Amino acid sequence: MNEKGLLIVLSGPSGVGKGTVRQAVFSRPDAKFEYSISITTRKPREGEKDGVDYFFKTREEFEQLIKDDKLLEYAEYVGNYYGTPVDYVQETLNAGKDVFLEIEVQGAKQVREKFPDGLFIFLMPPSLGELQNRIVGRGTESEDLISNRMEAARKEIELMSMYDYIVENDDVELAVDRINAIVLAEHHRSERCVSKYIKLLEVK
Ligand SMILES: Nc1nc2c(ncn2[C@@H]2O[C@H](COP(=O)(O)OP(=O)(O)O)[C@@H](O)[C@H]2O)c(=O)[nH]1
Ligand SMILES: Nc1ncnc2c1ncn2[C@@H]1O[C@H](COP(=O)(O)OP(=O)(O)O)[C@@H](O)[C@H]1O
Repeated sequence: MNEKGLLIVLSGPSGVGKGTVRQAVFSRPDAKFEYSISITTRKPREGEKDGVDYFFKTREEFEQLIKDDKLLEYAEYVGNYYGTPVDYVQETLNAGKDVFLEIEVQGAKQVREKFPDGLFIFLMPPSLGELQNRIVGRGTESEDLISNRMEAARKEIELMSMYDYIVENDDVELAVDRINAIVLAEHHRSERCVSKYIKLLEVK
């Protein structure tokens, strides 16, 4: 029988570097996870491709997916919907492959309820000052929005106690090393691994 894969959820406050770290995770030639491409109603940015970066949908299409129970989780973020396709996640886990989600904190909370055995990793900035620098540096927010963002970030950071691991994103490549080490350790801790080695004792 095929063992199920592990559901890995990377989340954290807005601007901490989730997207950057996720891209770095998948740039490693030895990346072993399947990335779940999210569905969104936001407009594609320059260079983004439908079905590669996101599945781009209208609000009507997205709301139909909610009604049809096609989303594992969804959230509204800065005026747009974002959600995870449930069929892809289930099928890939059932095929024994690990699935990697990079989602904001409200969505991660919903996944925790449905997949309590998932591996939940919270990305932390080295400091709130550095988080602010990254939000400002990204250049997508105006002055007064930045203080709103920082207020929202504090609330998002309060949710970190529901995660299994906290990873500091001081340096992108170091954060990727930490995530890979956590996933490896989780696999070695699992029943699947123990039962494999127990079999060695059965050989006389
Ligand atoms: N809940 C949820 N959040 C998502 C999903 N996909 C992406 N996000 C989050 O949505 C936020 C906005 O993403 P995006 O529009 O690509 O802009 P970014 O801020 O440059 O990463 C980020 O925090 C992502 O982690 C999803 O399927 N579900
Ligand atoms: N380890 C890091 N050190 C310095 N800057 C970083 C680091 N990780 C990400 N950044 C920068 O911080 C900003 C926010 O990153 P992004 O990946 O968009 O965050 P999120 O997806 O969490 O909102 C970007 O400008 C990115 O280049």
